[in-house]
Amino acid sequence: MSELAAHGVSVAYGRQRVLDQLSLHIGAGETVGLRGASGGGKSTLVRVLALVQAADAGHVSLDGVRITGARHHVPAAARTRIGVLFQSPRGATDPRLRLDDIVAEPLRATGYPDAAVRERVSELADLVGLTPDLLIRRPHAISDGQLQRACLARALAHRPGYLLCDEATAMLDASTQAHVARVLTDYQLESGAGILVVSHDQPLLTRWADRVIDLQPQTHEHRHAATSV
Ligand SMILES: Nc1ncnc2c1ncn2[C@@H]1O[C@H](COP(=O)(O)OP(=O)(O)OP(=O)(O)O)[C@@H](O)[C@H]1O
Repeated sequence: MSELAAHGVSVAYGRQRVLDQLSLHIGAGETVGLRGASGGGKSTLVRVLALVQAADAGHVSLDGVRITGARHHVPAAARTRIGVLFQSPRGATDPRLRLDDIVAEPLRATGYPDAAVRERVSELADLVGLTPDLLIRRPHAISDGQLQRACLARALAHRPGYLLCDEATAMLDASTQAHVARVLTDYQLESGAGILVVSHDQPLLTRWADRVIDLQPQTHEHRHAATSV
């Protein structure tokens, strides 16, 4: 079974229940849209699926294998199978690093030798349209769109099977937005990756997603409602 899935995931911040027994899956090759009111827990769900935040209950599975939850240690290989792209590239990058080092981070973290890192960073830079003169700059010396391209390159570094895009194009100008979307769809066609697209932009979801899940804000009276529309 090729899918990234959340099973009965619940998350609360103090007394605020944000996700309550939420389940969803992203199949290989599929594009799933996720929308919902502000504060409904979309980013929380992305962080749980990206294995950067633990759920209070429920678990995440990858290709049919449970990888989080009580007594489960997330396998390092699972992290390289999931790429994530956040809305704000400035919040997701270290301002002290050059762009080439930002793109190289996941490769170095898994022990790639220096020569292989250089080769892969150069391939990725070509893919996302970053020129060598941009690669040696630090985040303060480039635009948000250029920095988001670097984040996209970093997300693709390990050729992930699943990509989670949390409002990833919302802050970008139309041409960078179109370019990022094209790189993602080309990558999906070539690799068969599954993609989760979190967005408030209904036309974008209509264009891009195979199906859309509506995440309703949590209230104390209602169990989480996630409806496919
Ligand atoms: N680390 C945290 N600590 C405390 N509260 C948090 C934390 N992260 C999120 N929240 C709260 O949880 C709720 C859901 O936040 P989340 O960012 O997951 O929703 P969202 O649907 O992505 O919202 P938006 O569409 O505005 O980005 C919000 O009320 C937010 O303030």
